[in-house]
Amino acid sequence: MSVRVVARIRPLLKQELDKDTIVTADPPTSTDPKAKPSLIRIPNPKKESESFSFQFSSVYEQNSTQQELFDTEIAPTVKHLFNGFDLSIFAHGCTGTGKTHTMRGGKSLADRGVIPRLLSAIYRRCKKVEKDTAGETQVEVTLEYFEIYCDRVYDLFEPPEKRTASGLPIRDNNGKTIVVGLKEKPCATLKEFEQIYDQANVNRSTSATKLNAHSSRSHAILCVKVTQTTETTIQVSRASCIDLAGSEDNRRTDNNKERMVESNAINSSLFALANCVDAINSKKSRIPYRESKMTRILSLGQNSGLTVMILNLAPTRAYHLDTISSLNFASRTKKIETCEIENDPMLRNIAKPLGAIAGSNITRQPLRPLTAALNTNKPDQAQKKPGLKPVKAFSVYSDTRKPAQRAPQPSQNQGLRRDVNKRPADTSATTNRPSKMYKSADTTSRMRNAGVAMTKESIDALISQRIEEKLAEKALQDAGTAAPALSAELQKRLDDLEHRIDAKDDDGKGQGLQFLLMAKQHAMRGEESSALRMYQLAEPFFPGNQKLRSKMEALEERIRNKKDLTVPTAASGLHRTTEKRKPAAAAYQDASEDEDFAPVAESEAEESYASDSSFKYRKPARKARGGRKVAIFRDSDACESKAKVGEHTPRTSHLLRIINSRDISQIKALKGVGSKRAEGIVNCLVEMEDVEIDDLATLSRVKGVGGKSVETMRLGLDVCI
Ligand SMILES: Nc1ncnc2c1ncn2[C@@H]1O[C@H](COP(=O)(O)OP(=O)(O)OP(=O)(O)O)[C@@H](O)[C@H]1O
Repeated sequence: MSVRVVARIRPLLKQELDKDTIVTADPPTSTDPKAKPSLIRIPNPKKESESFSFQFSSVYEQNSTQQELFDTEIAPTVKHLFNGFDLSIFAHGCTGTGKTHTMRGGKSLADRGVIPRLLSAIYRRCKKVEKDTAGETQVEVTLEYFEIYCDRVYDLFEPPEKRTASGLPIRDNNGKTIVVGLKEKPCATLKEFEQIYDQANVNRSTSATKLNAHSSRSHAILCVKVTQTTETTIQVSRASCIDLAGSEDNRRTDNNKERMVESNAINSSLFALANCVDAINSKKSRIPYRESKMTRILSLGQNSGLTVMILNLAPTRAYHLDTISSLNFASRTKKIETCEIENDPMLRNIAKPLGAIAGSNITRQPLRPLTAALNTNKPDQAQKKPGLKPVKAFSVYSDTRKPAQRAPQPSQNQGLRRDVNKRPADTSATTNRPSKMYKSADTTSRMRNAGVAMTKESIDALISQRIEEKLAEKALQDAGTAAPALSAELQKRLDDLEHRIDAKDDDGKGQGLQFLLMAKQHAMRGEESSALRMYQLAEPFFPGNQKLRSKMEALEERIRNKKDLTVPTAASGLHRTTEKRKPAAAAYQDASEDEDFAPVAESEAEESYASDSSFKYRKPARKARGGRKVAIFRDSDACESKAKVGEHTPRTSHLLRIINSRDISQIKALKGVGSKRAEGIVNCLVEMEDVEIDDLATLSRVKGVGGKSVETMRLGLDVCI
């Protein structure tokens, strides 16, 4: 089975005319009075006498009520949420079609949308669970609410004044995307929810457009975390409610410049979403969800649980082409297959007999059958063969608390949520895995991965690493609450480093840089102890890095000095090494780096914030292929002596200049280099970061380039250059 897609046609608005209605639902074929239509018809815009039809799980017509939609589509999922399954509910459609009305709704009881009704159902069920278990199971509900506006993530629980220009960072954590720094609000009653939710919605970006007086300019994502705690277990599941911004045909909107910028961001993120859906449907190995923050956060291709998409449609001709495009998108989405995995309960006792986990008494948990069957599907067996990824759908991940990398999850469990551990309920794998007797959320997943081979030491190491990560995270969060504004220059540098981290996340090497980023953020806020802690966490990633060491020493000394209260804050000599090498940077290093947020001159940029780029990962040096000699080059002698670009022949210099430009269009124009190869070369150069290719020998060792091709490239260049 696939994602459940239902369509909802909104009623005509005051200014719309009856005769303009072109979207209709065919009556249901079943004689059951409760049966819903499932076929939508819309005329072919090119030939009115023809019509297109689109089949969905259900179609809600103009007169359908909020209650009807909720009772039929969402209410049945609530029990699955309490059984440990995650739930994602999307509203999709072009602007002004009723997404916000469907998700949020109006103030009156009858008008309440999916979200307040869902929360109401959740609280009712909480009471029932607590009553049925005679208080043995306690249920806690917490909320996270954020928006993605112009490709930036903002916490809706924070007032707009507290936003930073670049928004909250997002991180890839072992294949899933998390938002760092989100507030998680406990919310015990429906009344409390209404207050919090209404307040947060004031913070959402909305504006009047020609097509909608209250148009949402952002994608809003509400995550409801339900935690059920018994004396021995904790089970966490999440409901994610997503009110996407609507696509806009800017020929009709008359948007001003500001609205156009928003509109472009909305349209391009929705385009990215459509591309992801296409890629999933055509079973491509690469799903382009990195094309926008929205698709990254929705983590296409990583879902497990139940997914319901509500396609909102306007009935009138004014939306004709937009409606057809929405219908096409929804039809493709409904083909996405999801696998249904419930979140395992976690057992509460964690610390005691760790040895038992690693010991010989590890037993496999009995497999439990899948229970929910509303709209999800297990991938077929072929998809579980090694090398073939299961087809997956949507999910939302947002987490303030677990940015750290985890060991990879096996097979289906890849990309599972951060705070719960899921297991492939129907897997037939026979490997032992630790009993769930003693575990916490993360340590357990690592232990599982390590299987029986883990020793007590390695488990202890994992736990202490996890504690450190937690401390790091906590420190980051604490810092975030009282963060003073950063200068644009510094913010830009932070962003740059974030991008570098993102780029490195893919190969799992971004963690060290993440710690450096956090350290810098702390340092810039004057939180020296936290900064030091972050540097200490970063240190193992940059073994023997002198610069890092001296930064840490300087910080240690500052902290000591502050404690002693004997030495003035701008203690001289803290950065003696730096002073010697780069006197211009000294003032910033000493007095400003951690205390002030003054912009730093261009020449100093490297030394201050961006100086972290000097910390290079120790990659194994690329080996020359088979010790190949480069005698083939005319200026090989110069190569051997590492001559700089300017010291080569003009032809060689020109070639090296082109290569070092990292410009694909220039590189692919070289003789013997096609687009693919050029891309490969540039990728390799990007991996090498700032390293310049300054001789032909080095160039010949670049991936995808050999001695012969270097010569071909070189000779292919115009000699009169
Ligand atoms: N089912 C419905 N019943 C009554 N009114 C509706 C319904 N659906 C939408 N509307 C009305 O249509 C208008 C547009 O709806 P809404 O703001 O929810 O659209 P939207 O899809 O969220 O738009 P955008 O993407 O621009 O935010 C609102 O005035 C809303 O009250």
